[in-house]
Amino acid sequence: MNSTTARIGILTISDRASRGEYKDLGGPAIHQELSRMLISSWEAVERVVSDDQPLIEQTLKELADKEGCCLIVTTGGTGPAKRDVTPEATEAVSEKLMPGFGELMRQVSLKFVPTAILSRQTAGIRGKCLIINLPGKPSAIKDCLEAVFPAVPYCIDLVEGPYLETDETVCKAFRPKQA
Ligand SMILES: Nc1ncnc2c1ncn2[C@@H]1O[C@H](COP(=O)(O)OP(=O)(O)OP(=O)(O)O)[C@@H](O)[C@H]1O
Ligand SMILES: Nc1nc2c(c(=O)[nH]1)N[C@H]1C(S)=C(S)[C@@H](COP(=O)(O)O)O[C@H]1N2
Repeated sequence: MNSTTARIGILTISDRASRGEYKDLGGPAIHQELSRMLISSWEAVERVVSDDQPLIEQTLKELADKEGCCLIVTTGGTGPAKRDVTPEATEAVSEKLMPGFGELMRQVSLKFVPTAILSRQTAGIRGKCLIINLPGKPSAIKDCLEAVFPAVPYCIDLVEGPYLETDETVCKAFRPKQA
């Protein structure tokens, strides 16, 4: 265990939010969920960008490599529309893909909306950073993060990131006994 303050990237990917046509509700919703779940020290590194693949890739690299984020949570751009390219950008910058995250989030989201299958959300590892995609609907953020977060601290341990601790009454992180 170490006492480093974990840096967590919160990346909103939305043409309209990035142009100021509507207020970004996704980034603040992710911030709120992480604040509810995490009790160890962390700070947010927040960005809002348009649905532009080179820009998304550049921002993911900057958050992981320069800002030293151990986790990046994105919202938006996971659907089938022409400009939805967040999964492609995530895959392009990741050294390993973590398809279980998307599978679980879609399964859980199906309890709320039949269109959950339209999200191609995925996850991947870049260096010591886990990248997780969430859909753009701000209401999807709690549903999806709550579902996968029990596995996030151990995943970050395995890639040699900081030791994240959760409030067990909100989210019980699972670490195998020998870990
Ligand atoms: N960051 C956000 N803040 C507030 N509402 C959002 C945000 N992102 C998406 N939404 C809402 O969820 C809906 C579906 O999100 P989606 O990512 O498909 O948007 P979109 O149609 O691709 O447009 P845009 O990229 O301009 O947000 C949007 O139409 C909007 O109402
Ligand atoms: N939990 C949850 N998942 C969801 C949704 C939602 O409202 N709640 N919306 C779906 C819809 S309508 C779409 S088109 C896809 C992709 O959304 P995105 O392009 O905004 O990422 O996410 C799906 N997953």
